[in-house]
Amino acid sequence: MNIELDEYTLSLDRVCYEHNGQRLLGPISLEISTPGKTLIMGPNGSGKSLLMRLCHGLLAPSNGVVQWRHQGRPRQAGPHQAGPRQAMVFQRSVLLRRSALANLTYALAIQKVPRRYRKALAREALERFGLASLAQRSARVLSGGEQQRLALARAWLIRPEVLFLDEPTSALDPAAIKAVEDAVEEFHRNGCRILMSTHDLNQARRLADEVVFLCNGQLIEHSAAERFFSNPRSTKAAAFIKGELVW
Ligand SMILES: Nc1ncnc2c1ncn2[C@@H]1O[C@H](COP(=O)(O)OP(=O)(O)OP(=O)(O)O)[C@@H](O)[C@H]1O
Repeated sequence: MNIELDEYTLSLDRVCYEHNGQRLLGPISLEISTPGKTLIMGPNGSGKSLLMRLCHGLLAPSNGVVQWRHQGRPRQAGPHQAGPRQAMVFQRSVLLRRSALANLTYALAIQKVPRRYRKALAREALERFGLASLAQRSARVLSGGEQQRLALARAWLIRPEVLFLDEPTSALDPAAIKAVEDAVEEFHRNGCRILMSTHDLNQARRLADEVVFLCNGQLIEHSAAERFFSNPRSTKAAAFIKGELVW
């Protein structure tokens, strides 16, 4: 991981997303250049998931441009295009109806990793995320927290330079949340950029280097975390931080 990541900037230029003629997001212009952890925050329905999917290339903007720039030169965004290697973990991850180990060896096969290396790499990833004893268990019967760790182990195999996480802990208990947050830190320590959405203020305080705050599909604030939590620029962000109802 970590190949000149400081020189990559994720750039959104007047990006909008519409569905059936209704604008759900934007226009948003935003540059994310920090090698740290960017937390995307906002109330339910504010557009966090849409923004993440647009940034990862799973959705195409209705208007505007999403691109990675490397040393000032544009590259297309998206998981299968030029630019940093990317992976995404969702609120509820889609796992195959086979063992935890087989979910990982399958992911390696898709990446065309030679068969003889797959099991060792998969076992190493299971070990790293505390799942070694569950290698043969069907992924579909794992607990919610174990499933998320398996999704993170699968993402790890891609050696992503950027990891998107869309509310990865929203259905988890505190111990499972801690395990996911530790895993996020592990990715980051290994040089992986983090873009993660959450509506959990405490989680954002624990993890964020910077915050992107959305409301009603609009970008309200993009600030260093310390500044966002101590001295937000907008009244909506200030209310959100106080735990008031914001929409
Ligand atoms: N595929 C879609 N078709 C129609 N509307 C959509 C679609 N995806 C999202 N929306 C709408 O766009 C708005 C933003 O949704 P989004 O899922 O991005 O919000 P969010 O901030 O991630 O919310 P939450 O915190 O509840 O997950 C919502 O009003 C949602 O209903």
